[in-house]
Amino acid sequence: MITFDTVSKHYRGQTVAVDKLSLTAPTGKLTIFVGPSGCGKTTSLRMVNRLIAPSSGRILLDGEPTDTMDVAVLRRKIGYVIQNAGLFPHRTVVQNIATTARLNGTPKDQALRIAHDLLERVGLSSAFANRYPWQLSGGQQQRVGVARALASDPKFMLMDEPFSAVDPVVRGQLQDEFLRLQRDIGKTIIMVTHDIDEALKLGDQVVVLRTGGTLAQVATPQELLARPADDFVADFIGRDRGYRVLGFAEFAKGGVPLGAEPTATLGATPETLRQIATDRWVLVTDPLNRPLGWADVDSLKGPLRDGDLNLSGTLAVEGSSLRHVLDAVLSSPSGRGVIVGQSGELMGTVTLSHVAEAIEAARTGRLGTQP
Ligand SMILES: Nc1ncnc2c1ncn2[C@@H]1O[C@H](COP(=O)(O)OP(=O)(O)OP(=O)(O)O)[C@@H](O)[C@H]1O
Repeated sequence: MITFDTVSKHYRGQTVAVDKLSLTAPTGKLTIFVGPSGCGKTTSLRMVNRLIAPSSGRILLDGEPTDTMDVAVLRRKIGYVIQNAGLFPHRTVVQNIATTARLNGTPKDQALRIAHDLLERVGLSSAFANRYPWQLSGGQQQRVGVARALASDPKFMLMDEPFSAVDPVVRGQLQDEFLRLQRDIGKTIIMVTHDIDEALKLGDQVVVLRTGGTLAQVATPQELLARPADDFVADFIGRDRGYRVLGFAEFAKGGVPLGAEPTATLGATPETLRQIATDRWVLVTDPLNRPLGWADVDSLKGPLRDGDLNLSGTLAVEGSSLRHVLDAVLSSPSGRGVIVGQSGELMGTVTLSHVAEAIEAARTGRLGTQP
Protein backbone atom coordinates (compact mmCIF):
# COMPACT_ATOMS: atom_id res chain seq x y z
CA MET A 1 0.00 0.00 0.00
CA ILE A 2 1.25 3.48 -0.88
CA THR A 3 -0.22 6.27 1.20
CA PHE A 4 -0.17 9.99 0.45
CA ASP A 5 -0.77 11.91 3.66
CA THR A 6 -1.57 15.59 2.92
CA VAL A 7 1.32 15.80 0.46
CA SER A 8 2.07 19.15 -1.19
CA LYS A 9 4.76 20.32 -3.56
CA HIS A 10 5.47 23.99 -4.18
CA TYR A 11 8.12 24.66 -6.77
CA ARG A 12 10.26 27.72 -6.51
CA GLY A 13 8.42 30.60 -8.15
CA GLN A 14 5.36 29.59 -6.11
CA THR A 15 3.87 27.05 -8.54
CA VAL A 16 1.66 24.76 -6.48
CA ALA A 17 2.14 21.48 -8.34
CA VAL A 18 0.49 19.22 -5.77
CA ASP A 19 -1.87 20.49 -3.09
CA LYS A 20 -2.57 18.50 0.10
CA LEU A 21 -2.98 15.18 -1.64
CA SER A 22 -4.29 12.37 0.57
CA LEU A 23 -5.07 8.95 -0.83
CA THR A 24 -4.12 5.28 -0.69
CA ALA A 25 -2.94 3.09 -3.56
CA PRO A 26 -4.03 -0.37 -2.32
CA THR A 27 -1.73 -3.40 -2.19
CA GLY A 28 -1.67 -5.51 -5.33
CA LYS A 29 -3.78 -3.02 -7.28
CA LEU A 30 -3.15 -0.69 -10.18
CA THR A 31 -3.91 2.92 -9.28
CA ILE A 32 -3.92 5.41 -12.13
CA PHE A 33 -3.30 9.15 -11.79
CA VAL A 34 -5.01 11.03 -14.57
CA GLY A 35 -5.76 14.67 -15.26
CA PRO A 36 -5.04 17.56 -17.61
CA SER A 37 -1.50 18.59 -18.52
CA GLY A 38 0.32 20.24 -15.64
CA CYS A 39 -2.02 18.98 -12.90
CA GLY A 40 0.87 17.44 -10.95
CA LYS A 41 0.72 13.77 -11.97
CA THR A 42 4.44 13.30 -12.60
CA THR A 43 5.37 15.37 -9.58
CA SER A 44 3.15 13.17 -7.38
CA LEU A 45 4.69 9.99 -8.81
CA ARG A 46 8.25 11.15 -8.38
CA MET A 47 7.69 12.11 -4.79
CA VAL A 48 7.09 8.41 -4.07
CA ASN A 49 10.64 7.38 -4.94
CA ARG A 50 12.00 10.75 -3.78
CA LEU A 51 13.22 11.94 -7.15
CA ILE A 52 11.30 14.99 -5.94
CA ALA A 53 11.06 15.94 -2.27
CA PRO A 54 7.60 16.92 -0.97
CA SER A 55 7.32 20.44 0.46
CA SER A 56 5.04 19.10 3.18
CA GLY A 57 3.16 15.97 4.12
CA ARG A 58 4.37 12.37 4.05
CA ILE A 59 4.32 9.37 1.76
CA LEU A 60 4.31 5.91 3.35
CA LEU A 61 5.02 2.44 1.92
CA ASP A 62 3.06 -0.17 3.84
CA GLY A 63 2.80 2.33 6.68
CA GLU A 64 6.51 3.17 6.76
CA PRO A 65 7.35 6.84 6.08
CA THR A 66 9.61 7.21 3.04
CA ASP A 67 11.29 10.44 4.14
CA THR A 68 13.37 8.69 6.78
CA MET A 69 14.31 5.65 4.65
CA ASP A 70 17.71 5.37 3.05
CA VAL A 71 17.03 6.54 -0.50
CA ALA A 72 18.89 3.61 -2.12
CA VAL A 73 16.88 1.14 -0.03
CA LEU A 74 13.67 2.98 -0.91
CA ARG A 75 14.37 2.85 -4.65
CA ARG A 76 15.21 -0.84 -4.57
CA LYS A 77 11.69 -1.48 -3.30
CA ILE A 78 10.19 0.41 -6.23
CA GLY A 79 10.32 -0.44 -9.94
CA TYR A 80 10.25 2.62 -12.18
CA VAL A 81 9.12 2.70 -15.80
CA ILE A 82 9.20 5.92 -17.81
CA GLN A 83 7.99 7.07 -21.20
CA ASN A 84 10.35 6.00 -24.02
CA ALA A 85 11.64 3.29 -21.67
CA GLY A 86 14.90 5.15 -20.88
CA LEU A 87 17.04 2.09 -21.63
CA PHE A 88 20.83 2.18 -21.39
CA PRO A 89 21.87 2.60 -25.03
CA HIS A 90 25.21 0.76 -24.78
CA ARG A 91 23.80 -2.32 -23.06
CA THR A 92 22.00 -5.18 -24.73
CA VAL A 93 18.41 -6.03 -23.92
CA VAL A 94 19.29 -8.74 -21.35
CA GLN A 95 21.98 -6.57 -19.82
CA ASN A 96 19.46 -3.75 -19.48
CA ILE A 97 16.97 -6.02 -17.76
CA ALA A 98 19.58 -7.68 -15.53
CA THR A 99 20.81 -4.29 -14.27
CA THR A 100 18.12 -3.84 -11.65
CA ALA A 101 18.51 -7.40 -10.36
CA ARG A 102 22.28 -6.81 -10.07
CA LEU A 103 21.63 -3.65 -8.03
CA ASN A 104 19.88 -5.90 -5.52
CA GLY A 105 23.02 -7.97 -5.18
CA THR A 106 21.81 -10.87 -7.34
CA PRO A 107 24.80 -12.81 -8.79
CA LYS A 108 25.40 -12.15 -12.48
CA ASP A 109 24.38 -15.60 -13.78
CA GLN A 110 21.16 -15.57 -11.84
CA ALA A 111 20.41 -11.98 -12.93
CA LEU A 112 20.83 -13.00 -16.57
CA ARG A 113 18.54 -15.99 -16.05
CA ILE A 114 15.92 -13.69 -14.52
CA ALA A 115 16.36 -11.33 -17.47
CA HIS A 116 15.81 -14.09 -20.05
CA ASP A 117 12.75 -15.27 -18.17
CA LEU A 118 11.27 -11.77 -17.96
CA LEU A 119 11.92 -11.15 -21.64
CA GLU A 120 9.55 -13.97 -22.41
CA ARG A 121 6.99 -12.80 -19.85
CA VAL A 122 6.73 -9.38 -21.50
CA GLY A 123 6.15 -11.02 -24.86
CA LEU A 124 9.58 -10.84 -26.49
CA SER A 125 11.37 -13.89 -27.86
CA SER A 126 14.94 -14.76 -26.94
CA ALA A 127 15.95 -13.48 -30.39
CA PHE A 128 15.85 -9.98 -28.87
CA ALA A 129 18.16 -10.80 -25.97
CA ASN A 130 21.39 -9.57 -27.51
CA ARG A 131 20.04 -6.63 -29.45
CA TYR A 132 20.72 -3.04 -28.46
CA PRO A 133 17.83 -0.66 -27.68
CA TRP A 134 18.21 1.18 -31.00
CA GLN A 135 17.51 -2.10 -32.78
CA LEU A 136 14.04 -2.31 -31.21
CA SER A 137 10.72 -0.69 -32.07
CA GLY A 138 9.16 1.72 -29.57
CA GLY A 139 6.75 -0.94 -28.35
CA GLN A 140 9.55 -3.47 -27.87
CA GLN A 141 11.60 -0.91 -25.95
CA GLN A 142 8.63 -0.29 -23.64
CA ARG A 143 8.35 -4.03 -22.98
CA VAL A 144 12.03 -4.14 -22.08
CA GLY A 145 11.50 -1.13 -19.80
CA VAL A 146 8.75 -3.02 -17.97
CA ALA A 147 10.91 -6.16 -17.73
CA ARG A 148 13.81 -4.12 -16.36
CA ALA A 149 11.60 -2.61 -13.65
CA LEU A 150 10.40 -6.10 -12.69
CA ALA A 151 13.85 -7.72 -12.59
CA SER A 152 14.49 -6.82 -8.96
CA ASP A 153 11.03 -8.17 -8.11
CA PRO A 154 9.99 -4.93 -6.43
CA LYS A 155 6.84 -4.82 -4.37
CA PHE A 156 5.91 -1.42 -5.79
CA MET A 157 5.98 -0.01 -9.31
CA LEU A 158 5.78 3.55 -10.58
CA MET A 159 4.95 3.94 -14.25
CA ASP A 160 5.01 7.34 -15.95
CA GLU A 161 3.09 7.31 -19.24
CA PRO A 162 4.60 3.92 -20.07
CA PHE A 163 2.56 3.33 -23.23
CA SER A 164 2.22 6.81 -24.66
CA ALA A 165 5.18 6.87 -27.08
CA VAL A 166 3.76 4.23 -29.41
CA ASP A 167 0.97 4.16 -32.00
CA PRO A 168 -2.58 3.35 -30.87
CA VAL A 169 -2.55 -0.28 -32.08
CA VAL A 170 0.72 -1.16 -30.32
CA ARG A 171 -0.48 0.78 -27.33
CA GLY A 172 -3.61 -1.34 -27.09
CA GLN A 173 -1.48 -4.51 -27.33
CA LEU A 174 0.92 -3.31 -24.62
CA GLN A 175 -2.02 -2.45 -22.36
CA ASP A 176 -3.58 -5.89 -22.83
CA GLU A 177 -0.28 -7.65 -22.23
CA PHE A 178 0.35 -5.56 -19.15
CA LEU A 179 -3.09 -6.33 -17.72
CA ARG A 180 -2.40 -10.07 -18.17
CA LEU A 181 1.02 -9.70 -16.55
CA GLN A 182 -0.36 -7.74 -13.60
CA ARG A 183 -2.99 -10.44 -13.04
CA ASP A 184 -0.05 -12.81 -12.42
CA ILE A 185 2.33 -10.58 -10.50
CA GLY A 186 -0.12 -8.43 -8.50
CA LYS A 187 2.27 -5.53 -7.84
CA THR A 188 1.19 -2.37 -6.06
CA ILE A 189 1.37 0.08 -8.92
CA ILE A 190 0.85 3.78 -9.48
CA MET A 191 0.69 4.70 -13.15
CA VAL A 192 0.42 8.17 -14.63
CA THR A 193 -1.43 8.88 -17.84
CA HIS A 194 -3.17 11.84 -19.45
CA ASP A 195 -5.45 9.46 -21.34
CA ILE A 196 -8.76 8.83 -19.58
CA ASP A 197 -9.51 5.80 -21.77
CA GLU A 198 -6.25 4.18 -20.66
CA ALA A 199 -7.09 4.99 -17.03
CA LEU A 200 -10.56 3.44 -17.30
CA LYS A 201 -9.25 0.38 -19.11
CA LEU A 202 -6.32 -0.42 -16.83
CA GLY A 203 -7.05 1.02 -13.43
CA ASP A 204 -8.43 -0.82 -10.42
CA GLN A 205 -8.63 2.65 -8.95
CA VAL A 206 -8.51 5.97 -10.79
CA VAL A 207 -7.30 9.21 -9.19
CA VAL A 208 -8.47 12.30 -11.08
CA LEU A 209 -6.43 15.42 -10.41
CA ARG A 210 -7.33 18.93 -11.43
CA THR A 211 -5.02 21.78 -12.39
CA GLY A 212 -3.35 23.11 -9.26
CA GLY A 213 -2.68 19.58 -8.04
CA THR A 214 -5.87 19.04 -6.06
CA LEU A 215 -7.77 15.80 -5.87
CA ALA A 216 -11.00 15.75 -7.86
CA GLN A 217 -12.07 12.11 -7.30
CA VAL A 218 -10.74 8.70 -6.34
CA ALA A 219 -12.93 5.84 -7.56
CA THR A 220 -13.07 2.62 -9.51
CA PRO A 221 -13.53 3.12 -13.27
CA GLN A 222 -17.12 1.92 -12.99
CA GLU A 223 -17.92 4.39 -10.20
CA LEU A 224 -16.23 7.18 -12.09
CA LEU A 225 -18.40 6.55 -15.15
CA ALA A 226 -21.57 6.06 -13.13
CA ARG A 227 -21.10 8.83 -10.60
CA PRO A 228 -18.59 11.52 -11.55
CA ALA A 229 -18.07 13.75 -8.50
CA ASP A 230 -18.60 17.03 -10.31
CA ASP A 231 -18.70 18.80 -13.69
CA PHE A 232 -14.91 18.82 -13.98
CA VAL A 233 -14.70 15.02 -13.69
CA ALA A 234 -17.74 14.52 -15.92
CA ASP A 235 -16.21 16.77 -18.61
CA PHE A 236 -12.85 15.08 -18.29
CA ILE A 237 -14.31 11.60 -18.72
CA GLY A 238 -16.20 12.74 -21.82
CA ARG A 239 -19.59 12.30 -23.31
CA ASP A 240 -20.15 8.60 -23.98
CA ARG A 241 -20.05 7.58 -20.32
CA GLY A 242 -23.19 5.47 -20.49
CA TYR A 243 -21.87 3.49 -23.43
CA ARG A 244 -18.41 3.04 -21.97
CA VAL A 245 -19.81 1.36 -18.88
CA LEU A 246 -20.53 -1.57 -21.19
CA GLY A 247 -16.77 -2.04 -21.52
CA PHE A 248 -16.54 -3.65 -18.11
CA ALA A 249 -16.79 -7.41 -18.18
CA GLU A 250 -18.40 -7.64 -14.78
CA PHE A 251 -21.53 -6.01 -16.13
CA ALA A 252 -21.97 -9.11 -18.25
CA LYS A 253 -22.08 -11.39 -15.21
CA GLY A 254 -25.02 -13.67 -15.57
CA GLY A 255 -24.25 -13.44 -19.26
CA VAL A 256 -26.33 -13.20 -22.37
CA PRO A 257 -28.21 -16.37 -23.39
CA LEU A 258 -26.55 -18.15 -26.31
CA GLY A 259 -28.58 -19.53 -29.18
CA ALA A 260 -27.51 -22.66 -31.08
CA GLU A 261 -26.35 -21.62 -34.56
CA PRO A 262 -26.51 -24.03 -37.49
CA THR A 263 -23.23 -24.06 -39.41
CA ALA A 264 -21.79 -25.13 -42.73
CA THR A 265 -18.26 -25.74 -43.97
CA LEU A 266 -16.48 -24.61 -47.11
CA GLY A 267 -17.46 -26.66 -50.17
CA ALA A 268 -21.15 -26.89 -49.14
CA THR A 269 -23.58 -26.60 -52.05
CA PRO A 270 -26.29 -23.91 -52.27
CA GLU A 271 -28.94 -26.63 -51.68
CA THR A 272 -27.28 -27.80 -48.46
CA LEU A 273 -27.01 -24.22 -47.26
CA ARG A 274 -30.67 -23.54 -47.99
CA GLN A 275 -31.66 -26.60 -45.95
CA ILE A 276 -29.54 -25.43 -43.01
CA ALA A 277 -30.44 -21.76 -43.18
CA THR A 278 -32.89 -20.17 -40.77
CA ASP A 279 -32.74 -16.96 -42.81
CA ARG A 280 -30.54 -15.53 -45.56
CA TRP A 281 -27.27 -16.05 -43.60
CA VAL A 282 -25.42 -19.22 -42.63
CA LEU A 283 -22.41 -19.23 -40.36
CA VAL A 284 -19.41 -21.03 -41.84
CA THR A 285 -16.85 -22.75 -39.62
CA ASP A 286 -13.55 -24.58 -40.18
CA PRO A 287 -13.04 -28.27 -39.29
CA LEU A 288 -12.21 -27.24 -35.70
CA ASN A 289 -15.56 -25.46 -35.43
CA ARG A 290 -13.97 -22.00 -35.50
CA PRO A 291 -16.10 -19.35 -37.27
CA LEU A 292 -14.78 -18.20 -40.66
CA GLY A 293 -17.55 -15.83 -41.77
CA TRP A 294 -21.14 -15.71 -42.98
CA ALA A 295 -22.43 -17.06 -46.29
CA ASP A 296 -25.28 -15.26 -48.08
CA VAL A 297 -27.53 -18.09 -49.24
CA ASP A 298 -29.45 -15.85 -51.67
CA SER A 299 -26.39 -14.88 -53.70
CA LEU A 300 -24.52 -18.20 -53.74
CA LYS A 301 -24.17 -19.75 -57.23
CA GLY A 302 -21.93 -22.77 -56.64
CA PRO A 303 -20.14 -24.66 -53.86
CA LEU A 304 -19.11 -22.35 -51.03
CA ARG A 305 -15.59 -20.89 -51.32
CA ASP A 306 -13.46 -18.62 -49.16
CA GLY A 307 -14.16 -15.62 -51.36
CA ASP A 308 -17.94 -15.95 -50.81
CA LEU A 309 -17.68 -15.25 -47.09
CA ASN A 310 -18.80 -12.02 -45.49
CA LEU A 311 -16.14 -11.22 -42.90
CA SER A 312 -17.62 -8.04 -41.42
CA GLY A 313 -18.70 -9.54 -38.08
CA THR A 314 -16.46 -9.25 -35.05
CA LEU A 315 -16.21 -12.19 -32.63
CA ALA A 316 -16.79 -11.81 -28.90
CA VAL A 317 -14.92 -14.16 -26.61
CA GLU A 318 -17.12 -15.82 -24.00
CA GLY A 319 -17.17 -13.78 -20.79
CA SER A 320 -15.99 -10.58 -22.51
CA SER A 321 -17.68 -7.25 -21.90
CA LEU A 322 -21.14 -6.31 -23.11
CA ARG A 323 -19.46 -3.75 -25.33
CA HIS A 324 -17.70 -6.55 -27.26
CA VAL A 325 -20.87 -8.63 -27.35
CA LEU A 326 -22.89 -5.66 -28.62
CA ASP A 327 -20.23 -4.97 -31.24
CA ALA A 328 -20.40 -8.59 -32.42
CA VAL A 329 -24.16 -8.23 -32.92
CA LEU A 330 -24.03 -4.83 -34.63
CA SER A 331 -21.22 -5.85 -37.00
CA SER A 332 -22.72 -9.20 -37.97
CA PRO A 333 -24.54 -9.26 -41.35
CA SER A 334 -27.11 -11.68 -39.88
CA GLY A 335 -27.70 -9.54 -36.81
CA ARG A 336 -26.60 -12.49 -34.68
CA GLY A 337 -23.38 -11.88 -32.76
CA VAL A 338 -20.92 -14.76 -32.73
CA ILE A 339 -19.54 -15.84 -29.36
CA VAL A 340 -16.41 -18.00 -29.28
CA GLY A 341 -14.53 -19.82 -26.53
CA GLN A 342 -10.94 -19.14 -25.47
CA SER A 343 -9.57 -21.26 -28.33
CA GLY A 344 -11.75 -19.55 -30.92
CA GLU A 345 -14.32 -22.37 -31.11
CA LEU A 346 -17.97 -21.48 -31.73
CA MET A 347 -20.09 -21.34 -28.57
CA GLY A 348 -23.26 -19.90 -30.11
CA THR A 349 -24.80 -16.62 -31.20
CA VAL A 350 -26.66 -13.82 -29.44
CA THR A 351 -29.37 -11.47 -30.63
CA LEU A 352 -29.76 -7.75 -30.09
CA SER A 353 -32.83 -8.19 -27.91
CA HIS A 354 -30.94 -10.52 -25.56
CA VAL A 355 -28.03 -8.08 -25.37
CA ALA A 356 -30.49 -5.26 -24.69
CA GLU A 357 -32.01 -7.29 -21.84
CA ALA A 358 -28.55 -7.91 -20.38
CA ILE A 359 -27.72 -4.20 -20.65
CA GLU A 360 -30.96 -3.32 -18.93
CA ALA A 361 -30.31 -5.88 -16.18
CA ALA A 362 -26.78 -4.52 -15.71
CA ARG A 363 -28.07 -0.95 -15.66
CA THR A 364 -30.77 -1.58 -13.07
CA GLY A 365 -28.40 -3.78 -11.05
CA ARG A 366 -25.88 -0.97 -11.05
CA LEU A 367 -28.46 1.67 -10.17
CA GLY A 368 -29.73 -0.65 -7.46
CA THR A 369 -26.37 -0.43 -5.71
CA GLN A 370 -26.55 3.36 -5.57
CA PRO A 371 -26.81 4.84 -2.08
N1 LIG B 1 11.16 21.71 -11.75
C1 LIG B 1 10.06 22.50 -11.79
N2 LIG B 1 10.13 23.79 -11.42
C2 LIG B 1 9.04 24.59 -11.44
N3 LIG B 1 7.81 24.16 -11.79
C3 LIG B 1 7.69 22.88 -12.16
C4 LIG B 1 8.79 21.97 -12.19
N4 LIG B 1 8.35 20.75 -12.59
C5 LIG B 1 7.03 20.87 -12.81
N5 LIG B 1 6.61 22.14 -12.57
C6 LIG B 1 5.25 22.66 -12.66
O1 LIG B 1 4.43 21.92 -11.78
C7 LIG B 1 3.17 21.67 -12.34
C8 LIG B 1 2.93 20.16 -12.35
O2 LIG B 1 3.85 19.54 -13.25
P1 LIG B 1 3.81 17.97 -13.54
O3 LIG B 1 4.92 17.66 -14.50
O4 LIG B 1 3.78 17.23 -12.28
O5 LIG B 1 2.40 17.83 -14.27
P2 LIG B 1 1.78 16.64 -15.10
O6 LIG B 1 0.37 16.53 -14.65
O7 LIG B 1 2.63 15.44 -15.00
O8 LIG B 1 1.82 17.23 -16.57
P3 LIG B 1 1.93 16.52 -18.03
O9 LIG B 1 0.71 15.68 -18.20
O10 LIG B 1 1.93 17.70 -18.96
O11 LIG B 1 3.22 15.76 -18.04
C9 LIG B 1 3.19 22.31 -13.71
O12 LIG B 1 2.58 23.56 -13.62
C10 LIG B 1 4.65 22.44 -14.03
O13 LIG B 1 4.89 23.52 -14.89
